[in-house]
Amino acid sequence: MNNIAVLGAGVMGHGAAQLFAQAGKNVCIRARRESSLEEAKELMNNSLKIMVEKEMLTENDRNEALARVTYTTDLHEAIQGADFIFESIPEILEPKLETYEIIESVVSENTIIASNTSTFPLEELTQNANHPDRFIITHFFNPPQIVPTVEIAKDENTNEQVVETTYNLIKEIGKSPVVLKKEITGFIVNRVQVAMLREAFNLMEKGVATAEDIDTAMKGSMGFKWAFCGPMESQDLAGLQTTKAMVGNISQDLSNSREVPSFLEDMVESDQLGIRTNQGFYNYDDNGEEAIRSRDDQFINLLKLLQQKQG
Ligand SMILES: NC(=O)C1=CN([C@@H]2O[C@H](COP(=O)(O)OP(=O)(O)OC[C@H]3O[C@@H](n4cnc5c(N)ncnc54)[C@H](O)[C@@H]3O)[C@@H](O)[C@H]2O)C=CC1
Ligand SMILES: O=C(O)[C@@H](O)C(=O)[C@H](O)[C@@H](O)CO
Repeated sequence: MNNIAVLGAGVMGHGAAQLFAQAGKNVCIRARRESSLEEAKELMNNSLKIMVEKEMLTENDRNEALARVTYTTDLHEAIQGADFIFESIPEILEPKLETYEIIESVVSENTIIASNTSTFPLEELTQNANHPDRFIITHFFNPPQIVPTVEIAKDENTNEQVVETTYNLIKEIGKSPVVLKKEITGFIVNRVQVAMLREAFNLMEKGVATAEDIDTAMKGSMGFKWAFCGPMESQDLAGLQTTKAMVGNISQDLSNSREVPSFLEDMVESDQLGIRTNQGFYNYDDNGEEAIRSRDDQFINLLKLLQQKQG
């Protein structure tokens, strides 16, 4: 697994390309537009600079990682000779299926095709596949070059050798893989995240708290705790009799909405997309460049602490 193709150079694709390159892999990243590739190159360079500043990497590591990445707008060129194809294009099913169809017409049946999808189960992703057994889900978290967890989802068609090879590759690049026992839409983390977001959006709609209030409350509590003590371990430390009372006393009052809240629909419709458009739950004036720098600076400090704990 030395030759990695990364399809999509956006929020996740550029970070994944950087991560694989840092781990010594040859990476070819593809986007449809040169401008996307240029932006990805700058984002990778900025991220690697912070890692050098934080003494996670040497200047030589940074230069060698950048030298391992090639850029193309040609899909065939990107996947030619790839051992492992990491698909990270937008979370829309049709373009993913169209991309897989092209890939399968070019590569050998042994080439692993991994999707970074946030939600789609393999059953949907492989519905037109010639060789569904070589597809797998490797769900990284933003930013992938820093956040440790990678969820690996398979289904009954997935070749066990593909699972083992993928698991070993994810470990080799320094991540913490979690293989789901059963496949389910949204896997583990995004199901828990969406359940949390549903309630957070409910609190905003009820006027109980603003987005900033919620961020402050969560960062200083569960965000603080869960980096070192997960939600289940936290219950053991709290006392499960209290957990039982909390769940029993609150559950019936939680939102049971099955819809995207209208305010979120309106924000997306009016191009309030977050850092990409300088407006989301917060306002920006630099397309989030400072927010990303601050995030990476703090996340790398946390990563160092976690790595010290792991020894
Ligand atoms: N943004 C996030 O925080 C996370 C996203 N993901 C998943 O990763 C995947 C990519 O998400 P992002 O990086 O956020 O998307 P993005 O929109 O930032 O980047 C998508 C990239 O794909 C390219 N692209 C768009 N349409 C294409 C097509 N039809 N064919 C080929 N390339 C195309 C774009 O030019 C861009 O380079 C999605 O499946 C998403 O659910 C997973 C974890 C976190
Ligand atoms: O935070 C993340 O990286 C993950 O929860 C995701 O997969 C989501 O796409 C997220 O980025 C959007 O909430």
